[in-house]
Amino acid sequence: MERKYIFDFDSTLTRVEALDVLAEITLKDRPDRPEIIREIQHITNLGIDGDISFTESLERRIRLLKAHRDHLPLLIAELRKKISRSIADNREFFERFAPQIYVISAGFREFIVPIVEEYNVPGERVFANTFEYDAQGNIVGFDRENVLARHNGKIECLKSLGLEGELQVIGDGYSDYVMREAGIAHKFFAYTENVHREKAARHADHITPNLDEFLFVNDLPRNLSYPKNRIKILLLENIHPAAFENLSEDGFSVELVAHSLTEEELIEKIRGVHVLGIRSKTQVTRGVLEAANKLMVIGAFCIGTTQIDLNHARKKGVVVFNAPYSNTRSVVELAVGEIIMLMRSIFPRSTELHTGFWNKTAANAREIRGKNLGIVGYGNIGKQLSVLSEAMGMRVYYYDVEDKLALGNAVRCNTLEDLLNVADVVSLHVDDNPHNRNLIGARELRQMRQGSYLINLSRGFVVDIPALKEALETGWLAGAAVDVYPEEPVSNGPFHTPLQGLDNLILTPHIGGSTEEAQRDIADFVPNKIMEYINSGSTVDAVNFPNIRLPKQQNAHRFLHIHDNVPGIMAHINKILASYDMNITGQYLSTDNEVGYVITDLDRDYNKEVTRALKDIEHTIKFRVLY
Ligand SMILES: NC(=O)C1=CN([C@@H]2O[C@H](COP(=O)(O)OP(=O)(O)OC[C@H]3O[C@@H](n4cnc5c(N)ncnc54)[C@H](O)[C@@H]3O)[C@@H](O)[C@H]2O)C=CC1
Ligand SMILES: O=C(O)CCC(=O)C(=O)O
Repeated sequence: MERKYIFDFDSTLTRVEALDVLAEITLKDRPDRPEIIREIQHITNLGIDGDISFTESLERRIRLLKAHRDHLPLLIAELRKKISRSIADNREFFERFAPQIYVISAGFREFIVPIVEEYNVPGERVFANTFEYDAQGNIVGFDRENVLARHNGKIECLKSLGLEGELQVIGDGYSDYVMREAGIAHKFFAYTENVHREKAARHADHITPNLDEFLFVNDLPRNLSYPKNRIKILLLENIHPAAFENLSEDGFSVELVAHSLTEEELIEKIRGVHVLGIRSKTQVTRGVLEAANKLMVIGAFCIGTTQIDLNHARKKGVVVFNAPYSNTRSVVELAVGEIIMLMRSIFPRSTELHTGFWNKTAANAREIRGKNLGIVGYGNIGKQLSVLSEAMGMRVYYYDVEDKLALGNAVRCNTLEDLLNVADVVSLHVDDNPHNRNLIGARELRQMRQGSYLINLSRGFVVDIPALKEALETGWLAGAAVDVYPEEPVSNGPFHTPLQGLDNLILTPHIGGSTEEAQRDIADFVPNKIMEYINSGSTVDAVNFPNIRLPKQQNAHRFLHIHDNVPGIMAHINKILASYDMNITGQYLSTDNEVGYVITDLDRDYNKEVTRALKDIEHTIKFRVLY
């Protein structure tokens, strides 16, 4: 016996309650509109949760609505724009299963039928109320004979249909659940994509955050092979809440942790996690990656990525993205501020005044104009700093291991020593490559001018801390600013560095990139990369993976295959696809020395065995059916 699917309309097929939208339209010019809409929503909820009789809820709302027949086309146009996202994405299900789909709603046929007909559900399988009008076309009531205008009317309605087979009800409210409770329907799926109603969820056989989940549990054809709500995302280190919003809005299950985790804690926590988001502190070691049985992607919500074992991640088929530009400007502005603060000895003056000592003096206070700034590492940050400091009158020198174009009047130095010899202020902006450990040690500090300043906003290990301490204590350096440390704590709290207490030394807790603007931008940038990878397979800008960008396909299936880059794999993949008679509509391959990544688009339904055969190919690292 065929299964039947009984859908609710408001807040299930659509993201909204239609009468609330009608109220927005009819009350457009009323000054008391917000209060009336609030009142209507309140009455709607009382009815949905079963706290007042449904008839009463309808009567009270229609009285407040003051709607006219002419408002209905406007309402239908609005509702068309407000179809639930996963419903719209799974149009194919409605097209193919139309004869088994019914809509039973306490809403009104006048607006439900035009909407669901577009999804192949004909008017005769829509059961809902109808409006009553006066001679001028004003909506003044509803057909009271209709069972759906009554409390628990859906039970009566479904009973009267005498449907055979397993009856599954999909809805967001109490009135949907009672069909199951009354024994008329076999299963109730609480649909929470638009609204999570406690009462409905409590009584559900299954809570379904979207239609993908419903189709997945019933093994029905669907837009996504694996529902997004089943994809677990773990965001550590106080990542901006907008990242949580972006990812949850796209349907993922996201957990936020305010601090970093130690390796042991992360090994414990990473099982079952599909996406990990970190900043600079969390070490994603080989051990963590080995424990990560589901991990597909890591988002570094920062620039640096050496905290991640990138190579091992690649070998495990785990794609890593970062945010290469989002906090660049923030670091540069802090560097500019620190150059000025150091050269004017502002921190010592401020500390003295805090302790009650007035010391108005020009000693050790200089303008930055005309002074030499030496930038080590002329990358994104180094170049921005070059432009801004030159605009403030500094003479810029830079040194980079790569051949970099000089911006403005900046002068390239051939060696680090040349730069250290000439600069009044040295600012470090090298990348987090481990080869940069102790790039600035005792010898390099000696190569700096006596009375010059050092700024380190790159990585803690780049500077030899005992050597820096000595250079400051002996007065060889006139001051320094340090934002990063060889060892940083996993969360806010006590911290010790040998540098504490030194004069004209600005210490900051790795906040170079910690501005509202930077964190907000990162919270958009990295989730977008993560979503593009999960939703379409795109690896553009991945830091450890062959890059492929390709558009999402309609009416196609997409297989992602990650494998060791050894000869013969592509031939093997295509032989298997041919043996299952599958038609390839597009295929995209990108490789590096070790890993190959191929995306294959196919234009027809596939035998599930093909996926097993592809997974079983020797040297397969990961295989995923996207849709
Ligand atoms: N304090 C903070 O909150 C932040 C710190 N950072 C740090 O700043 C670093 C730089 O960031 P970007 O400019 O975006 O990186 P980038 O990769 O654009 O530039 C780094 C430059 O350093 C050069 N370089 C590497 N080693 C060198 C060496 N030994 N000598 C001379 N040049 C060398 C590279 O060739 C490259 O041009 C990041 O890697 C990160 O470690 C970044 C953002 C925030
Ligand atoms: O703000 C952070 O968490 C890290 C900033 C940083 O060092 C980076 O972006 O590389």
